[in-house]
Amino acid sequence: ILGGREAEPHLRPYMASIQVDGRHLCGGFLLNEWWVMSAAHCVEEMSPGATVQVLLGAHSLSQPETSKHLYEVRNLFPHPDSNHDNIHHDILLIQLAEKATLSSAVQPLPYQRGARDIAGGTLCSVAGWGITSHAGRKPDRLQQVELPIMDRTVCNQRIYYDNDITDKMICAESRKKDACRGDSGGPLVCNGVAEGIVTSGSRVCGNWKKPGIYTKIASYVDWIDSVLASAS
Ligand SMILES: CC(C)CC(=O)Nc1cccc(-c2cccc(CN)c2)c1
Repeated sequence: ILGGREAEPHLRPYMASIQVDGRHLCGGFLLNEWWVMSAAHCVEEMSPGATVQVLLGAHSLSQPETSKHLYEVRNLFPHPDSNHDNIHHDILLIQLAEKATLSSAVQPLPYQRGARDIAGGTLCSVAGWGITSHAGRKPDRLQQVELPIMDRTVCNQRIYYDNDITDKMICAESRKKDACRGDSGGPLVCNGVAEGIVTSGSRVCGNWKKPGIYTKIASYVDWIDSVLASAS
């Protein structure tokens, strides 16, 4: 997170750290006791033998906290149309190997099911353990930042993304305040509801000419319901 600040500990009890071989790689968020949502790109680049785990209830990645619990993963469901070469359908469902124990520090976050676009200018927030400087400084404790939504028509202008933003994506302003490497997969939260998922998009951070791109969760409700219903 660039331009943000340390979050209030455990005030975002839905936040997950997606870890590969014991190292934070991406953000994510708890949907219910069995499922976590993140971005497909986060697990694409994984070597086959790598171990994916999900850390819940954390504020600090390194310090012991009674609320922290590292969960094994039963299965990964990247969207079937997601791929390494573009940011379309950048959504991932993670099935935990055991039921998450809920607490004041571990709680699910509702996600938007209605298709209507969120209004430009709406102030939303993003949190994560992604880098906090262009030098690549990695925070130990959860960071957060507030970002205004950018209307898709504006975001598709030539000076920004020149019609690359589909109706399955949401844009948010990125002037100084932005998500960055390691924040992918975290939720864009507006009025207490997850509207989007952080994608790496242009892989640029904090540049106003490259607004943040977020997967529009409401566009994938049917797929989400089918995966959650199908899996054991
Ligand atoms: C998908 C991961 C395994 C690799 C990765 O995340 N790379 C990477 C590199 C530079 C910027 C970003 C990035 C993330 C989130 C938002 C944005 C855009 N503000 C950029 C992301």
